[in-house]
Amino acid sequence: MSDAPQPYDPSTEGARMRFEGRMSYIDYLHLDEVLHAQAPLSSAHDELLFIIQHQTSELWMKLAIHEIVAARDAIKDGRMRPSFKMLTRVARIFEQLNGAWDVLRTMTPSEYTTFREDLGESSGFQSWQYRAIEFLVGNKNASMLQPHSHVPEVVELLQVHLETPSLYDEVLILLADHGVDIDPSVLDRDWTQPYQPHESVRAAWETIYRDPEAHWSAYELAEKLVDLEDYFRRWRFNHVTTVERIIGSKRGTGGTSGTGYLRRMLDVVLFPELWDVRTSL
Ligand code: HEM
Ligand SMILES: N[C@@H](CC(=O)c1ccccc1NC=O)C(=O)O
Repeated sequence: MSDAPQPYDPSTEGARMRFEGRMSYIDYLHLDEVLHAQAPLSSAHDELLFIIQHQTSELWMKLAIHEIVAARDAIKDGRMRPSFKMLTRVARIFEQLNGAWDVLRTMTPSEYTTFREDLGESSGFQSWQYRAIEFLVGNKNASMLQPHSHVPEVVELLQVHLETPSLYDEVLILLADHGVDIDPSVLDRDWTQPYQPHESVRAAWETIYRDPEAHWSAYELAEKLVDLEDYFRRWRFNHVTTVERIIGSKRGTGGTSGTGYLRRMLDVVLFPELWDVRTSL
């Protein structure tokens, strides 16, 4: 017998070591499905990175949708505090998605071109969860339903998000319910259209930012929204920079101009008056 210390046996402190007939970690998380869902089409070493990067992003997007919808419901019911918690989580999810670009950035153009052709015309442009997030935070665009016309359930789901007031719409309705003077045209509009900035909203935020003590909840909510948009903008910027680094100015597999299209999306402003108000403070 050697005198070397034996590896520690956690069963001595009660760790369960057998799972016949019991729910295990693998069962609860359905890991058999998750870990068998990677099916590279090429023999390229980097395709697994590409697939996992997108699949994990889609999982985080699923959680982001869950949180944004719940935050919007809470705001609709006047439950501000729970909404803060959820909006903070959404910003952290975007931070997580932003960090993930550092992994993908390790893929060079030479590596990507070894399997890019295998992607056909598929593209992140067809991510319905991404489109749902855009609609939830107010970047409405009915044309974006079209790439999903081959999946009626997805069109139906996106149509609901298109027609429902966005997170920002509900925030403005809540402010008005609390006696803040907001123009009625902002509070009852065609929700399928992108939000148009209104002077009454800028003035309302100015009142709030000039005296935070008097309007603490609205002030805190405003900062949560700015945070969310800040992280969302970083995601867009990381995307376009990574894309330029990997494919230069090639057209996208989704058919757009590529970086030209993505750069245009950098101009999207979700909560315009919250940015405008900074100038007048
Ligand atoms: C090699 C890495 C990547 C390249 C070269 C790339 C390239 C592109 C391009 C060129 C577009 C424009 C649409 C098109 O014509 O295809 C696009 C859109 C998009 N990509 Fe990526 N992408 C990459 C990684 C990712 C990752 C990791 C995600 C995360 C899910 C993602 C999500 C999206 C989304 C959601 C859009 C639609 C954006 C919008 O409509 O505003 N992409 N991508
Ligand atoms: N649009 C990319 C392809 C691409 O990135 C992609 C392809 C399939 C699944 C997800 C993708 N990611 C983001 O657009 C390209 O033009 O190379």
